[in-house]
Amino acid sequence: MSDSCNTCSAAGTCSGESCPPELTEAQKASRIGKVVAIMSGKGGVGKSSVTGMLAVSLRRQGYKVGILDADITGPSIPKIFGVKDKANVVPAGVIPPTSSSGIKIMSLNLMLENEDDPVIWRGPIIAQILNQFWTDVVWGELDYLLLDLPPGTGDVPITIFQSLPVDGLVVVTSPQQLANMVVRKAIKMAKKYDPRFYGLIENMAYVECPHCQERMEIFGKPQGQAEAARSEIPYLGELPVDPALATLSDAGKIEEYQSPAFDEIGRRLAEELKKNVTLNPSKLNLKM
Ligand SMILES: Nc1ncnc2c1ncn2[C@@H]1O[C@H](COP(=O)(O)OP(=O)(O)OP(=O)(O)O)[C@@H](O)[C@H]1O
Repeated sequence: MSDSCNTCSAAGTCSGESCPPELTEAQKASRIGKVVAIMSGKGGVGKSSVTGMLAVSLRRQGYKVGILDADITGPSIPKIFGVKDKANVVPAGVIPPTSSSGIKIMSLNLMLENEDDPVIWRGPIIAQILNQFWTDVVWGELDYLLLDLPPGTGDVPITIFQSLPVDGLVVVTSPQQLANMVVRKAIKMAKKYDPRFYGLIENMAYVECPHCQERMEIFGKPQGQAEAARSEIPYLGELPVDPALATLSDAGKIEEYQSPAFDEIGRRLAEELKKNVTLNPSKLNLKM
């Protein structure tokens, strides 16, 4: 029995085993609507860029948004948002810095002395850090917290599916056959944890000629829509290879990127996020 059992209304009738863990100060100060993990099967398909753009799009639609950079060993979220302020540690927990449009960002890079210091930790330590990002970060009030997962089906995605209250997933893929084959593995792995899939996005689906606007499918025919149908996931849309996105991301100005294709994807995602508002009681510790 913990001390909190003395004041619990169920005291005397429960075994004490089913008690949810006591809330930390940071959790008491945080109210998060939905937690959305962004995953890909393969590295380099543009998952972090898409995570950043989804956050930007939801913010432009008026939602309060945060991003947790769960790609602990290869973090890129602070860089593409140009966030250089360190996370602030206060007695209640860690205060995440805010981007220029008001997106709260937490990444291990914001706690390292130098942003290019490598993280040379094994899986269990990384899992512990991720749990602390959940329990010790003062997120405040958010409609959506996006988790930028590392690629693949390794330790970190498994830890997150098992220990964080993820409401659903967005899958990012690209047209290469291999990427699709690998993303199918990731989808099958994620399905074991019975999440909701908010949608699939196909990045780098084509290049548009800047002179004649001809569409060139340089990585082969896009397969995202067919893959989404096969995996029974809502199809959110496709994005071109756009040098402006890469240039603005490198300059830390992803919030300045404008793309009608992305606006449409962001609008569809917001529609999917609004569906299915039933709360899972096991996740109530941080819910509105
Ligand atoms: N649609 C796009 N058009 C042009 N460049 C893009 C596009 N999407 C991503 N990129 C660029 O491709 C590179 C890889 O993107 P990103 O870091 O988002 O991939 P990732 O899948 O998150 O990689 P990782 O394997 O590290 O998780 C970056 O330089 C990014 O700016």
